[in-house]
Amino acid sequence: MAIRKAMVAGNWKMNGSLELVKQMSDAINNVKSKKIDVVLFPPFPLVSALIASGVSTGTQTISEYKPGAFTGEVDAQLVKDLGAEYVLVGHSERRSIYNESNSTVAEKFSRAQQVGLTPILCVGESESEQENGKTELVVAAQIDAVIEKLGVAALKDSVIAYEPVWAIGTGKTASPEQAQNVHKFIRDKIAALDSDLAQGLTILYGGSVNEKNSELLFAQTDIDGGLIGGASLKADSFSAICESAKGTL
Ligand SMILES: O=C[C@H](O)COP(=O)(O)O
Repeated sequence: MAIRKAMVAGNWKMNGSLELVKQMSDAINNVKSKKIDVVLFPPFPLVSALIASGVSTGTQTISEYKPGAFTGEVDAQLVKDLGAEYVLVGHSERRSIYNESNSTVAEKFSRAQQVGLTPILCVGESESEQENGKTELVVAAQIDAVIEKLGVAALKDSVIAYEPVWAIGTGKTASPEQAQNVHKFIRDKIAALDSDLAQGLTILYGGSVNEKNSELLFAQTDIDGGLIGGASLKADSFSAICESAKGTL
């Protein structure tokens, strides 16, 4: 029997519209099943509309701070009060474009849990780090920043998303074996500290997932679903990816 439920998450990044909320909520309400959790991460202004349409929703980031004079930032408690359930922390675009360090990401992870949001901790290596054999080193440091701040138990109410930066938006998906190896590394690393927690931890793969490659990726032992970018903007593709997750866990 499966010990982890599959999850398919769609990150719209800085895309989307009220029309897309309508299309995607219709599509998701059709594929909904007890076998998978389907969650969308729209831009902030679309969060309420998506929640009202019955779709499980998260935000793409939150502030690490409590409410105050932080122009342009969004408080986690407000996100929670609106009815969102999840938040992405440490997406590679936040790390590279907005200079979010491992320690800032750990602060955001902590703030999310303080208000009852489930953080999805995004980790992954760049192309040059991968070429230089540093994948495990980089991913371990990204996870350790959270463990050092909050203890391993904090990972219990979270999800990890492994997204090799070289595979994001490039069409260059990691092979199922490549992705499985890193997912296994992550699970084994956490299992060394808490075996039960590691076995129950949902670990998603992200990076050019589409309806053609999702089934093989999701069939890997330690891949529990996907964090989908581009293909989460197309109702047909995203529905097909959700369907492919149903049979794999
Ligand atoms: O958050 C999603 C990832 O960045 C993957 O994006 P992608 O599916 O467009 O490669």
